[in-house]
Amino acid sequence: MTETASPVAADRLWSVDEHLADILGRIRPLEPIELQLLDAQGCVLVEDVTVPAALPPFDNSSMDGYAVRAADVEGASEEFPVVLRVVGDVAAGGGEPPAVGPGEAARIMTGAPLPPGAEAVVPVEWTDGGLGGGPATTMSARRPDADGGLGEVRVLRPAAARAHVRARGSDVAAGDLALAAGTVLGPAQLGLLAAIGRATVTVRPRPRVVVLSTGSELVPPGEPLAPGRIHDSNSYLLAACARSAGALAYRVGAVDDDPETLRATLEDQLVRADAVVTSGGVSVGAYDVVKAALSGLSGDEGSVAFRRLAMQPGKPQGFGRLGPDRVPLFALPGNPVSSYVSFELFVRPAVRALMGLPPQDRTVVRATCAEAVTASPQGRRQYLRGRYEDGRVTTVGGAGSHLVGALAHANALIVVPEDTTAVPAGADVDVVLLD
Ligand SMILES: Nc1nc2c(c(=O)[nH]1)N[C@H]1C(S)=C(S)[C@@H](COP(=O)(O)OP(=O)(O)OC[C@H]3O[C@@H](n4cnc5c(N)ncnc54)[C@H](O)[C@@H]3O)O[C@H]1N2
Ligand code: MOO
Repeated sequence: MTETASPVAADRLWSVDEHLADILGRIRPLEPIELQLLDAQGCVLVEDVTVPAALPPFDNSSMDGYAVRAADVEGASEEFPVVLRVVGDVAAGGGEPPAVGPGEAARIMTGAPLPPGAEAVVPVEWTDGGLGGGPATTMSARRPDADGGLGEVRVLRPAAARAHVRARGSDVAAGDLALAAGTVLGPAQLGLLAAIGRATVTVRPRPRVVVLSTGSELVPPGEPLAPGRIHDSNSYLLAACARSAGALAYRVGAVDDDPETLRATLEDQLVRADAVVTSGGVSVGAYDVVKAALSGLSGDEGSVAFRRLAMQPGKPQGFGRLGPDRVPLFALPGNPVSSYVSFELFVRPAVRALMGLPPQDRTVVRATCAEAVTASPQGRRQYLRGRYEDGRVTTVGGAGSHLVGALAHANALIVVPEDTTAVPAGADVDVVLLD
């Protein structure tokens, strides 16, 4: 399918769903790469990972206490404690553990291997801790007596064989499927990979998204405004959107309304981009720089289609692919709310598709609209900013696509369908829940 539509087709209104389908139809998931574990957080695993060796790798204690023979402590009670000779310490990660013979015990710490001869662990609280008094609360530091012995311990309760022992392989066994290809790697999955000894994994990476705003009126935040100038908010807004969608965002400062400068900037940026997002310059003004720079590309330059969508805000949009590698480019409208809503509807799903994730992740709920919505444009799907709580939604600010103040207080988008021009107070509406 060519992206250069016929004059008649180019002029028609595209529905939101058609535009999204066109985008997703041209997005291919990124090639998998091998990443260090923490760099793979949030990414989709592309390999089945099997367990190389059992976890735990050896029988070990689940308590700080004494490793004993079960028969020795069978009749132990506070009234009639069993006295055992302490033969040594077994610490997690320690060296050769002492063997435990009849009438003997070894002090053992949580996670330490069960020493030869021992069958169970008596928690320190079930003993006198070697101090000769009542039940101990902690393991005391090791104190050899005058002739170098480690003294005795009084056991106050019995422990059956295997009590407080975590068996080798009781977590995962060698050859088990640890994680299947397609798993999204969250903290618990990364923890498991580390536990089985994996330092790297093969995943689809986070896309690198270059965000670039256009407009000669734009001044970076932190700098004073001359007459007619405004601060560049979109590059921050969209870079933050890109991150929240899962991408690595590279924010490029605002580019002037000069097509040559924009083309040169894009060419420079393409080497580090898996996708490009621009804001502004896509409507019908005399200085609509993105349209001017990217309409009529050919061959290796790629191609970008500019179209009008049946939505509000976000009517003018461009989408295409740039350069020989066909890097997806989203040319979003410059009005801040328009660029935000456009990202949410079109770029967020595309970022997820690049990562190999299901494109849609937002929850859509039915909610009671607390007040009437009037004058929604006929034939255009309207996305009003709203505040959602407990099944009710109220509008925040009006429909104007310059209202960044209201946007910052919204947590939802209220969807007014194409054929609906008014919603009475108390009616149910679809609501897209945002971050
Ligand atoms: N005659 C017509 N005029 C307009 C139409 C139309 O159909 N016919 N469509 C309107 C709609 S809808 C939109 S949306 C905007 C889109 O315009 P552009 O994408 O060309 O955006 P700009 O003109 O560059 O800017 C629009 C507005 O947003 C401000 N802006 C732009 N970039 C930033 C930024 N990085 N940070 C903050 N604010 C930004 C800019 O100053 C303008 O106020 O066109 C309508 N016009
Ligand atoms: O469609 Mo524009 O994006 O309404 O302001």
